Amino acid sequence: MDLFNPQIDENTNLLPQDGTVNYFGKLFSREKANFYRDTLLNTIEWKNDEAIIFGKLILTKRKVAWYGDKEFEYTYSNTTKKALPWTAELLELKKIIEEKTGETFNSCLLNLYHSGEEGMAWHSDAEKDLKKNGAIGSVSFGAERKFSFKHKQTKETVSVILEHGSLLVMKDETQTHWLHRLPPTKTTSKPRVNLTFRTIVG
Ligand SMILES: O=C(O)CCC(=O)C(=O)O
Ligand SMILES: [Fe+2]
Repeated sequence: MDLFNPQIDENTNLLPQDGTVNYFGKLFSREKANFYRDTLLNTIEWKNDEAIIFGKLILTKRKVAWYGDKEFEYTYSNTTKKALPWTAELLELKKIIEEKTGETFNSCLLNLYHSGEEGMAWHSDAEKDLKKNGAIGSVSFGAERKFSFKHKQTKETVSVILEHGSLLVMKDETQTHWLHRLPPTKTTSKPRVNLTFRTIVG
């Protein structure tokens, strides 16, 4: 497995083929990143995520929230969610990420992992509500965690450490050819907040 070298260059594609992933590193000072982490922890309407698996309603330990330009409906894991209107900090972050990436976004899915015990299993973000091959801007605050990609055919893996206040962008054919996950870890008991800015169509 390749663990991405921390010589950060936002123009380097972390994937060897079939998609583009750029790691921009930390966008914010420690103080500013702490401010966003604490404000998001306190002001976002966090709820345990619902999934229907083999016909059974499951509540995840991880919490989620969904915000957007309008009351988009978004379906994944067999459940439909409705977007809430942007908070001041989310709009501020959206603008910063749009300027940094040259992309535009109309919604954001937020995840709160209370400790290293919580993670997210292998998946790709290619639901029908999402713009095909649209960019996804992933901003992280709080505990540093490893994030991994696995090619659907070759099974090749690539990993990167997502730092406090950092930005990662996934685009082009990444969701078609690669899975990604946030592995659980025993190395931290601190919370992490992740924001994925996306484009919903329809
Ligand atoms: O927490 C992360 O870094 C990734 C979250 C993710 O993959 C998702 O929300 O689809
Ligand atoms: Fe994802």
